[in-house]
Amino acid sequence: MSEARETRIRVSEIFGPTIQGEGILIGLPTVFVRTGGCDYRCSWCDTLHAVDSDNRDQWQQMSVDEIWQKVTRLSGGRPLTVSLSGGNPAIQPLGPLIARGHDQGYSFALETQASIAKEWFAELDVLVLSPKPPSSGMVTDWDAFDDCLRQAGDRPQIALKIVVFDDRDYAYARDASTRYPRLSIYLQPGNHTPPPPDQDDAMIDIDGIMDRMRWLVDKVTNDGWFEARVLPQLHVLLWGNKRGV
Ligand SMILES: C[S@@+](CC[C@H](N)C(=O)[O-])C[C@H]1O[C@@H](n2cnc3c(N)ncnc32)[C@H](O)[C@@H]1O
Ligand SMILES: Nc1nc2[nH]cc(C(=O)O)c2c(=O)[nH]1
Ligand code: SF4
Ligand SMILES: [Mg+2]
Repeated sequence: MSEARETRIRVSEIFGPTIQGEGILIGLPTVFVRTGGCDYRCSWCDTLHAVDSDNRDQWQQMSVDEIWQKVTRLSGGRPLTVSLSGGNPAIQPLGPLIARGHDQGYSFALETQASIAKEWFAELDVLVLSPKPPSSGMVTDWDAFDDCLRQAGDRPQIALKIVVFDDRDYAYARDASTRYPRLSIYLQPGNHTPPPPDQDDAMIDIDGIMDRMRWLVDKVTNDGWFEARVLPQLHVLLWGNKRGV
């Protein structure tokens, strides 16, 4: 049996097309393939339904064919960008899925915290590395981050995206950017009212997020950090904590 036929990928949800709400591809029509399971437990994770194994019963082991059928149905067979997110999608064997999509003219972006590197990163079109700042409660393994860069090599466009809640997070983002001056950097104000895993209509404090956004803009401009881009989560502004958009 070919690699693609044997492969099973743990999927939490597939949805779209919507617009990419974050970072380097913001505004671009995108279909999302969200995998299930994560090696991190960020204190403020907004996607717990794809992280906590309590939600395992809602995840599905899917073949490349099954995933690809759904992606092509959602996109009407017209090539677009597929965003691979999670959870940590780097846990899953996504190489054969990327190969299938490339054959048909689709592009692939991956969102990961850069804790696990895979050789198929080299096949991506865009790699978004989102190491976690102190407020997350996680500790960054910079060796693992370097492995991700090594595995990616020259093909993918690579960007840093760092969530910022407070001054410590901001200092972390500045350090990361100093460490990797060649990576474009996107700062994203944290959503301090992320939804519980089973409640995507949970209340959201957009005013509070916008206060943090203005604070971040002031920080960047006052510091003369003119390479940083500050962007909100556009889908959160449009649809709050709603899932599948
Ligand atoms: C849900 S994660 C999934 C991919 C991968 N596990 C990661 O963290 O990069 C996708 C993006 O959402 C961001 N994110 C998660 N919770 C957030 C929150 N409460 N506010 C703002 N961004 C958040 C993450 O930092 C990451 O950049
Ligand atoms: N529209 C939209 N944009 C996104 N960018 C990153 C997302 C994610 O949860 O990984 C996401 C998402 O869930 N929806
Ligand atoms: S790494 Fe990403 S998916 Fe995993 S807990 Fe943190 S924000 Fe959530
Ligand atoms: Mg999200």
